Amino acid sequence: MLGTSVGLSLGLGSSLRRGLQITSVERSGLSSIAGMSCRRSQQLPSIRIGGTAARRLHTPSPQRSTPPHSSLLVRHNSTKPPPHVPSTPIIKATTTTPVDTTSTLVTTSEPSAKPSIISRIYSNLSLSPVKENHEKDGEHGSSSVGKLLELARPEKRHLLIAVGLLLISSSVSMLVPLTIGKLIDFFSTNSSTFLGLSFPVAAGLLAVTFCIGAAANASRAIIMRTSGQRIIARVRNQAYLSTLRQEPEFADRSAGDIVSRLSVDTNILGESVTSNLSDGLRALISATVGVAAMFWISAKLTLVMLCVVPPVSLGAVFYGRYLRKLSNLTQEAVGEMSKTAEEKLNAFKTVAAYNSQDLEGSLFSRKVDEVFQLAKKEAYMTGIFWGASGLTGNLAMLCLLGYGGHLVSIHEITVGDLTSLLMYSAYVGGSVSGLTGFFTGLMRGVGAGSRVFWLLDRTSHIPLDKGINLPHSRNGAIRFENVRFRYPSRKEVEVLKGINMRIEPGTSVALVGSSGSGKTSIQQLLSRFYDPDEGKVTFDGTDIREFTPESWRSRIGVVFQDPILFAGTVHENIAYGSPDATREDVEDAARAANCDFIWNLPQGFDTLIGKASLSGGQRQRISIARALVRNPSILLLDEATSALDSASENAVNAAIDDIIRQKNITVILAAHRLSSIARAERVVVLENGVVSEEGRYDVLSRREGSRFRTLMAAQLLVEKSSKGAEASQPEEEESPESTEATRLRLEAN
Ligand SMILES: Nc1ncnc2c1ncn2[C@@H]1O[C@H](COP(=O)(O)OP(=O)(O)OP(=O)(O)O)[C@@H](O)[C@H]1O
Repeated sequence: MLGTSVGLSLGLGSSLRRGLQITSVERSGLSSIAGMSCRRSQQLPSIRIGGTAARRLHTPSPQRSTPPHSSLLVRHNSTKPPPHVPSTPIIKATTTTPVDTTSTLVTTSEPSAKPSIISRIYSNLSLSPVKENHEKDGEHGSSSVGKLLELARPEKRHLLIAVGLLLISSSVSMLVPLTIGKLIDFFSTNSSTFLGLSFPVAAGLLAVTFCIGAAANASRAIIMRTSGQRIIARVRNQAYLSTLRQEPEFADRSAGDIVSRLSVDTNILGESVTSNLSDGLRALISATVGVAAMFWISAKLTLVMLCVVPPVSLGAVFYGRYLRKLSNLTQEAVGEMSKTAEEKLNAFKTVAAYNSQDLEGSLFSRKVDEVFQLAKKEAYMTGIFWGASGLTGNLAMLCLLGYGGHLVSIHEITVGDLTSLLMYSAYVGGSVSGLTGFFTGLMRGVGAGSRVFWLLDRTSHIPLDKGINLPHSRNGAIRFENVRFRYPSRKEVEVLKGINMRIEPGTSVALVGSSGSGKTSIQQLLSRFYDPDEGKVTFDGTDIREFTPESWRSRIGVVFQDPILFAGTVHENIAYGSPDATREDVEDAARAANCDFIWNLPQGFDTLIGKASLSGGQRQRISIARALVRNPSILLLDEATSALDSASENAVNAAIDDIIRQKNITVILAAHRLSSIARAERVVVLENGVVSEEGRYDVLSRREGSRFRTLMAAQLLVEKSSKGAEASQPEEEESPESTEATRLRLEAN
């Protein structure tokens, strides 16, 4: 399904066809992943639902007890009819959750019981972390060579065996020229012995030796290739993990480029440290043994041959350097190309609706052309280099034949010796070009490696495991103290210019303001997707930067304006980020979020859903259930009802009402709609990056000349006109037609 899930693997040649595919569903949901602190799970299929339900004790709230019928509504068979009381409040007080005795205040200076993923990455890869912030690739080529070789270290045992096998197969190969020379002399001189043995015995021994050589060669190739693939797999996994641990802004900015690094560059890197290394070693052994054998046969002729080696080697050095530069540029261009395609394929419907296929085709074609131009340069350089080195080799061979023929005519060497010499020189020539290939391959690997290592080594601006763990039992007020903030990608605009506010635990606040006033930005700071430039956000008196983002985010439920659902079942989507949630927990959360429609789905909670297989209202409520199932202390709702029709809006609002009424969760909602704003106990009006007004809804809306009144008057007009348009539309929610529409959508998905 192109429009909904695009696995990108763009680039050049077979390496790209073998490229890693990451679905756009996963990538586009990176903020969701960060919000759910779910990096370790990475993908839904790997999420395990199980564990003890006891950990999330849903003890009735002291403020409000669960209605007597609610326990009867817990359905283990999700295909049964829905409960009759959709808005039954079941969210339990966080204060009743027992203290997690394992959650103690642990500073990072103390040894952590659980090694961080990054430290495991490094120990696994035998790589030590390098300096932060290498924003430019290719600037640390020399350190990359070392790392490139270090990459092969975990495969040391396999590689040593492969080198042993390589020695055997190369020795056997190097026997061939000598044997052929001796054979020629044997037949031309009518000698009775061959290599000091009778001919049949010698031939038999040679045949066995060649068989051993062939077996060694085959085994070497297999070992090298599998080791290479293991290295590629390891690097890909670690680079992806490292990406998931970055701040969301990083992935938002460079998703296409990251995919290219994970697919193309890792492939080049793996090839470079295994196949390339093995070919290089073989070339080195062949060249050394070949030259030694040539000296043994005729030192004079060998010296003639060796005159060719220095110019070719010099050319190879320059060519290799140029190739590394070119390789970096090519990979960057491939990254740009992937980024362009990814963005447009993820917005496929927009492209189709605006008939922009031709425009997008030409934009992509421009990017493809940039890659092609670089590839063309590489092709020219490679052609010229190989042509020149081939010509040099052939001319050297001609000299060898001329001078060698002369030595045969004066009986200084035999015809067999000349044949052996010619063959050895061909071997040595091949080995020298093999060494050149090794060098250029290594340079290409260094180029690709620097891009992959950059990803591996990049330290997140908001490291997930830095800080103290926030115990689940701790609760308190949220305070913004003179918070100033600019987005890193747009430093010139100060979005928040000194926000001050206090939100008591268990209360609800509506953030109100015109579009672009900073409502979402405040929520992003609360989620720690960004940190303030000045001032601080505190929770229970502690700057939230002091908590590990993981433990802090585990206390927050986030509902985004455009909720992302992942490919998987309804249960998996609700339990996303809460791997210990039982079916009962999930059903309770679904009930609290007014998700009655789930019980009408073909397989209930086990129905497979995707990014677009449910209506906006249904997706939004699943998203609320996802936030609730983790039993949050703080619920962030970012315009949760802005894109919904009035029926869906009512259903979502009813769910929000229940949550607010229970006073267990601090609710912070960014809202435009009056119906949503009126639900909150307190309204905070944002204007020009500061809080201009705050107070209760009824007080602010009655106050003559208040900014809130002006804002709301404008909003009322918008809502009236949209209601007028909506009145002509049939209601979708929970009607039999709506259920049918959902069923059809699911089938189409
Ligand atoms: N990722 C970003 N990078 C750069 N600037 C951003 C980014 N996100 C938002 N902005 C800018 O920050 C300002 C505040 O945006 P924000 O999304 O917080 O406003 P909002 O009040 O939530 O708006 P709306 O009601 O339209 O959702 C806007 O000027 C916006 O252009």
